Amino acid sequence: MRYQFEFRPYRRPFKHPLTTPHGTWEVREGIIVRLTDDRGKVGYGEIAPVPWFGSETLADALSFCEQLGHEIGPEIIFSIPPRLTACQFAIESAWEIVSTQPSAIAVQPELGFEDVPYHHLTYSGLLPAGAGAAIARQILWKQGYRTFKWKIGVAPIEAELKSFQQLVRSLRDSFLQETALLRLDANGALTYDQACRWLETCERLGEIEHLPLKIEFLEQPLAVGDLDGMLQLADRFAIPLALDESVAGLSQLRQVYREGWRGIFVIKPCIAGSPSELRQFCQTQAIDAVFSSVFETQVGRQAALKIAAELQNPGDRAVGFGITHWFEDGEEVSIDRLWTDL
Ligand SMILES: O=C(O)CCC(=O)C1=CC=C[C@@H](O)[C@@H]1C(=O)O
Ligand SMILES: [Mg+2]
Repeated sequence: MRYQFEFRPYRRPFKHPLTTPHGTWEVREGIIVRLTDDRGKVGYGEIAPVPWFGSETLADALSFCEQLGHEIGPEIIFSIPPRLTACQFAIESAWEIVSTQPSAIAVQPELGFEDVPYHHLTYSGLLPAGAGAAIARQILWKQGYRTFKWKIGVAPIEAELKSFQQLVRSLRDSFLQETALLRLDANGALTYDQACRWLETCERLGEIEHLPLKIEFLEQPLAVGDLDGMLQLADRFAIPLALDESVAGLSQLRQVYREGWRGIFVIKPCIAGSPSELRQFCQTQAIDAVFSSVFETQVGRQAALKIAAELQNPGDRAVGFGITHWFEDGEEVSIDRLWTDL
């Protein structure tokens, strides 16, 4: 079977720039790809690189798309170089749609963010780094979020621990009837001692009466190269740890699993690589996985949530796809409209 291959780059500013230890991320750039078969059936995919997580760059992806030409077949789709993880995910996802779409001329279902057919998933909302977290948590709580992610390792630790105390006080004084789950994400920016300081602080929360807060996990406390340090932290503290940057691509995921990591794995499907290989790994190894966005558009989001819904582990952890940092132009358009507007 041969497919017409088309691709269109996009760039969309975030509503709220994302402050991380990697820097401030203001614009999401990516590529929407489209496969069309000889009966006119269509499948879209999204290349959403995050180079500082180890994926290819946008320029790499564009060069790859340009050299593919106007027609490709499965022999190309299933032999995309493993270093091009965002391209692998996007083009194979598009193939999954176009090759399995039931009707003759079918486009992807027009789904908005809230009505993706994976309503059983719960979502995590991203809090702004720093002191704004306590207020933002109240706003997101009203929107229905009960799981929150807060980036740390961005400001000096004393300032962040102070903001953390404000967040804890705000939760304590709210007399909430439900418990908030909080994920701390350091993006690898802490030293071993700073990670111990954060974990000791989190473990002391249990001593506060009636506190409706549970630290779900500390994400990527140390740099990617320090797996031994994170294995030591996992042995030493009860607060669960999650790896993100360390397991961003499928090859890293397999390697870190082989090296003994049995904590939480944050999986960003859009930059993990081949969706079929990702499914195969998660279904054979039964890992504790949290699925996470790379702030893609609804094209990549739908493909990623499809996998999250299939693989969501019994822990039913919220997926990191809260639409808190979405794009400037607010309302999402249909996928077909997104394509024609590019
Ligand atoms: O996982 C989530 O809750 C949202 C996505 C998210 O936090 C991230 C997406 C992409 C890059 C990073 O800045 C960040 C992360 O580190 O997980
Ligand atoms: Mg992370």
